[in-house]
Amino acid sequence: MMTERPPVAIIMGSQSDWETMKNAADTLEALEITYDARIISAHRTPDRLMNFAKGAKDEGFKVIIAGAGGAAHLPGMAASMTPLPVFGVPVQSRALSGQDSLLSIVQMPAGIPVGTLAIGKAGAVNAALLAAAVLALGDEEIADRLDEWRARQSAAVAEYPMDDL
Ligand SMILES: Nc1c(C(=O)O)ncn1[C@@H]1O[C@H](COP(=O)(O)O)[C@@H](O)[C@H]1O
Repeated sequence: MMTERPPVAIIMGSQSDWETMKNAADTLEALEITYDARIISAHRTPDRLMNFAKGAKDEGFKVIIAGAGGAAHLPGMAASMTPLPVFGVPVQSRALSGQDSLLSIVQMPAGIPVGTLAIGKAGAVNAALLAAAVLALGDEEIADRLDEWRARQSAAVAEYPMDDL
């Protein structure tokens, strides 16, 4: 029996990014969307990046989520070598609180887009939700699960504030 390839690749520049990027993984799991998570660095493992990005579409991936911190070249370099949509997550850096990560991911030259999310956990969660939204265009089951996820989120928000929690 052929097992289906995961549609989402989560790539990150370093093991140290996993704490942030795990939030994307957890969100995909909540939506029953499979993924592959890999450490790939444009700086430290350029050959690994080239092999991955050039082969990602043929491997069966549909969307790439790329997280990196500091001089975050990974999302843009990945996007330059694949036609797949790439969502970039700026990981919070120690020296500059992720401002460096954000600016180096968001300011792509016209022609090679990276959909850039917020710094840190919120960005990782939202990258997964955006990936799900892309997949949902061609998959009604994912679309239904995404609707349910949002309905659960709305239901979990109390309408009135409480004094003591
Ligand atoms: N920005 C990049 C890239 C890249 O863009 O290819 N490769 C590693 N890094 C980043 O360096 C930071 C520090 O990495 P270490 O914790 O390994 O020193 C990480 O946030 C990683 O994403």
